[in-house]
Amino acid sequence: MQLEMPTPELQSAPPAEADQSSDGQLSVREASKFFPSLTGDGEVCVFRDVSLDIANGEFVSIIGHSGCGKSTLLNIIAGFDQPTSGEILVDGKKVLGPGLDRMVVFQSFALMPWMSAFDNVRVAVRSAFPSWDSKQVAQHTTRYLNLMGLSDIGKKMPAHLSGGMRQRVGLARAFAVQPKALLLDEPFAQIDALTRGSIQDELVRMWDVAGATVCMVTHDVDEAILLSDRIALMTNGPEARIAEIVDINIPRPRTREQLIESEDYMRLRTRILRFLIDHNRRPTALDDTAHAMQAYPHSDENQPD
Ligand SMILES: Nc1ncnc2c1ncn2[C@@H]1O[C@H](COP(=O)(O)OP(=O)(O)OP(=O)(O)O)[C@@H](O)[C@H]1O
Repeated sequence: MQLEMPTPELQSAPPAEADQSSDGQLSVREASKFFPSLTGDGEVCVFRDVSLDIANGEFVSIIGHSGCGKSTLLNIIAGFDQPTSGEILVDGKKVLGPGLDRMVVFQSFALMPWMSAFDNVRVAVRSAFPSWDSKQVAQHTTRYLNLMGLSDIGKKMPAHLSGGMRQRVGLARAFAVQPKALLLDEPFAQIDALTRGSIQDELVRMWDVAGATVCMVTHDVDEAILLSDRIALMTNGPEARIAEIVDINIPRPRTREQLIESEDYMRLRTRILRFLIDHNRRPTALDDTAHAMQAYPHSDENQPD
């Protein structure tokens, strides 16, 4: 979904080419992940032979039931963890660890609480562009805070910001580094529904300017359809896999108002919800128990003993 009109901040922004990421082809090649089993005997395969290619500038979401390994996969793409087998490539180069070419935005915001909003972004910009002087760093930081509608709150500490504002700072920080790939782990899960809509709009506007490849994990089917070019559907773990990749061929810019009138939207929504219902099941020893019971409150009704 995109805004029909550019904001004043965008109109006064420097030329877009200054912001374009050079490349950003992301490839997950036959990745499998095993963890030690909770019972201590052997290992459990969370997902097996997952392959996913995301083109430069593409927005791909991953949807699947709780515990299928979405965050684990995102962490592996980020380089925080390693696959047990298989590999991750960015522009054909194997990922060996975290890097500023892949910025992660977490649902828990992950801001440094002792720094102002401005400094949270500035520190990241300074790391990404070490040859810039402090004036350039400050200008770039201000520009990205403005793009997220944060021109007035730079001096505030994270504790004094709402969840929505904190996540705006998180997104400004991630985009300001101009990563090749932006990895979003349920970025709107802790934000109320009304605020979520406006931050999604800002995310799309920023994505238009920055041109980064995006991989987002979400549980929200509507959000995924609104934002994505394609949606990867994961089966349940253990041994989860990507069962289908759904093309979202709804023209951009998209608005929520248009989507709810669109037959394509209803068809895609039904298809994805049908997949999730068909793959619902009772929690297994793989799941974090409390989280799983929340996600599958009626699992006894859905599965035979
Ligand atoms: N470091 C770890 N050691 C052992 N098991 C782990 C570890 N990290 C994750 N797991 C397990 O791997 C499985 C997948 O977890 P993951 O968080 O990736 O799932 P998810 O699909 O993102 O779930 P959710 O949607 O609830 O966030 C879970 O059963 C989890 O308990």
